Amino acid sequence: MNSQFNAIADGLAENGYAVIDNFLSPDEVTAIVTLDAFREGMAHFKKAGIGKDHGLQINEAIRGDYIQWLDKNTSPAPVLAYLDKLNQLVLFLNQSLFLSLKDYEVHLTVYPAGAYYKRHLDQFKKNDHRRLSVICYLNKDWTENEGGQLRMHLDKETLDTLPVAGRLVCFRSDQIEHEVLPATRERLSLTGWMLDQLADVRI
Ligand SMILES: O=C(O)CCC(=O)C(=O)O
Ligand SMILES: [Fe+2]
Repeated sequence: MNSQFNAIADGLAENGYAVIDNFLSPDEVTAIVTLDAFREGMAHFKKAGIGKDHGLQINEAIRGDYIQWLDKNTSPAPVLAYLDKLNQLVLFLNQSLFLSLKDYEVHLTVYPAGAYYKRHLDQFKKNDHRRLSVICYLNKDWTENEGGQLRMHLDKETLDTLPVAGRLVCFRSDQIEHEVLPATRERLSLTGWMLDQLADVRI
């Protein structure tokens, strides 16, 4: 694990982003995607439609994903294991890159087939405390012709990354514009941010 953390720190320092495979093992991914809470939650999101009360935010013109914020106290064990790993990564990055990250926040994300998220920067407001974006994908047997790439717009090129199970992408929220291309199948992920202040309480 330490070599993965090192690779993330190196990538962030040198390029502003890092892509790491097997951040979660196949078993860890299976444990998360087969959780009742996850499967039921997804059905619930779709039925509930737009509504803040259910932790769901949709703006179809820009993004077509469905989200559920994760609670660090009450999430099921496989999710807590992932959150704990992120917490360790926060501590590691603070030490190795001299950052002062204070907290992190994560939501489960579902992009139904055909959904996308147009080009954007995650830190778009002045008072935004998102410093690093960190996304882990949960899609087994994903192939290139299924689409769903994360497209990062770098200085001189664009970089497409497939959302394959266990892969982690981490990048500077204030610097790297990115978008999610539409896919031909449902696309699952854990989307999070490392913050320079404590996270709001979200339901
Ligand atoms: O799922 C991804 O690859 C990126 C998601 C994203 O850009 C976001 O939620 O801000
Ligand atoms: Fe984003």
